[in-house]
Amino acid sequence: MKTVFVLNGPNLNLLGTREPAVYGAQTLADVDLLCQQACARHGFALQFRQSNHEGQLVDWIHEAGRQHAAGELAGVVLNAGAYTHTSVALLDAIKGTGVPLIELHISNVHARESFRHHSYISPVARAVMCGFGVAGYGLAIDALAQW
Ligand SMILES: O=C1C[C@@](O)(C(=O)O)C[C@@H](O)[C@@H]1O
Repeated sequence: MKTVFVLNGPNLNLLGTREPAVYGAQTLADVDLLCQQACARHGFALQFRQSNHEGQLVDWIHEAGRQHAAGELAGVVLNAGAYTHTSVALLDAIKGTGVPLIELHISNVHARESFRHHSYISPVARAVMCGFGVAGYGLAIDALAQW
């Protein structure tokens, strides 16, 4: 059974109360459940995690990379939050491990402030999705099942 890593970056622990007009009313626990259901549809195991710390996200990408090397990884779905727009370290981790990765954003970042339009992740992501709300997580896992 292959594993999907769903990694969530800073402030995503506040989903449900954080800017609900932008991110919706569902909590991170709701997103975890949605991902469990999507993984169950495809026979994937799930590692669903959140951290406010950039280095922790780097360590988790390395962990996913070791699973990838062992042929045990279906892919990574990464919502790096604000680190998307700042983190060379995440870019290097994704590039260095070669993990197949979908960059995900709940909101349509391109319809928001210009500083959200640039992503350090996009050039090393296999695919990018934004603006589907939390439903995007399920859609991303469905896409991994076709890779
Ligand atoms: O924290 C977030 C969440 C986000 O990644 C999204 O899911 O829409 C978009 C980012 O610009 C923002 O910093």
